[in-house]
Amino acid sequence: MYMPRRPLIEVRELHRYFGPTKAVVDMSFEVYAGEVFGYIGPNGAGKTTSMRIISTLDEPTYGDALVDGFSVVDDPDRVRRRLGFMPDYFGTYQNMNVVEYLDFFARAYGLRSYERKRAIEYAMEFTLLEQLAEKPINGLSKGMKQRLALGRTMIHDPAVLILDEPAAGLDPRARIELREMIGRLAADGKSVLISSHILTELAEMCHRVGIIEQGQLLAVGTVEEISNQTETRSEVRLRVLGEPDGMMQYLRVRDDVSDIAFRNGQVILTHAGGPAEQAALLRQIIEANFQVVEFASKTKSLEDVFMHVTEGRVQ
Ligand SMILES: Nc1ncnc2c1ncn2[C@@H]1O[C@H](COP(=O)(O)OP(=O)(O)OP(=O)(O)O)[C@@H](O)[C@H]1O
Repeated sequence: MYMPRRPLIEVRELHRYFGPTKAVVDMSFEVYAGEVFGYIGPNGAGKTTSMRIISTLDEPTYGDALVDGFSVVDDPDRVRRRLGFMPDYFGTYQNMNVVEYLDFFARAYGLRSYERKRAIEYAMEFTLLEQLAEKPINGLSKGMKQRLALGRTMIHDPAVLILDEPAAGLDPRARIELREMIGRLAADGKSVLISSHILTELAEMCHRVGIIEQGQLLAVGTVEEISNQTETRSEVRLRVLGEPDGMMQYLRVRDDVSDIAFRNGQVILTHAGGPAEQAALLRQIIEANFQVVEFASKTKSLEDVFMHVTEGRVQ
C-alpha cells in the first residue's frame, strides 16, 4: 500500500532580514517523518537564523514554517510542544547534576510525577548517561555535555528535533555515538534537522541535505542527487588486458575525456558526465574491442559537491 510521506517540517518562502543583511532569502523545503535532514553551509550562511525561526525563537520577515502542521508565526505554543531545539552552546549551570538538569527541563515542559520520572529515565538511558546521574554538570566532558543537551532536547518527546552543530568539537567516538542516537530518533518516526560545516559528518548521518549559502538554499536532495544535478567531473580508473597505448589513443580523441594518465597498471582519466554517460563510455570502450577488466569511478564526496555548488559564492 502506498503511504504518503508526512512532512513534519515545512519551510515556506522563509525570509529574515536584519537591516541590510539578508540572513535568509526565500527558503523552502520539507523534512519528513523518519528523516534526518542536514544543513551544510559556511559561517554566516543563515543556518542558525532559520533554525531559530523554525524553533519559534525568532520571527520571519516574510514567509512561514510549519511544524507538524502548525505555523511558527500563528501557533508558536503548539509548535514548542512538538519541537526540541538544541543550540550550538551549552550555557553554564552551577551546582546542578545530570538528573537535576533533566528534571528542571522536564518541569519546564509541564511533565508531572510519574510521567516526568519516566521521561528522565528514558532520556538518560537513550543518551547513555545512566551512570552519570549524580555527576555535577561542570565536571562533564564535551561529549557528555552534548549527550545531556540531546537528552534535554528530547525530554518532552517532540516529533521534531532541531540540532545546531551538535557534533562540533566531539571526538570520533562521541561522534559515532551521536550519529547512532540521531539514527534511532529518525527510526522512531521523528524529523531531525541538523546543521554542520563539517561535510563528511553530515553525509554519514543524513538522508538528504540542503546546501545553504548567503541565506539561500542552493541545492536540496540526497548527496547523489545533488552530484547528478551538478555538472562536475569524476575520476575514472580503467584496467585493460595487454598494452594500454591503443586504449589511451582511443580516449584522447574523445571530447568527454581529459587528463589521461597511466599509473600502477591503470589508465586514469577525468570524465565529464554523470552516471549514464559513464555507462555509455564503458559500453563504447568494450564495443571498440578493448578487453576491460576493471572500470571504477570515484563517487564525489559531499565536500566536492559542496565546493562545486557554492563555487564563487563564498563571501
Ligand atoms: N541578531 C542579528 N542581528 C544582525 N545580524 C544577524 C543577527 N543574527 C544573524 N545575523 C546575520 O545573519 C547572517 C546569518 O547568520 P547565521 O548565524 O544564521 O549563520 P550560520 O549559517 O548559522 O553561521 P555559523 O555557522 O557561523 O553559525 C550573518 O550575516 C549574521 O551576521
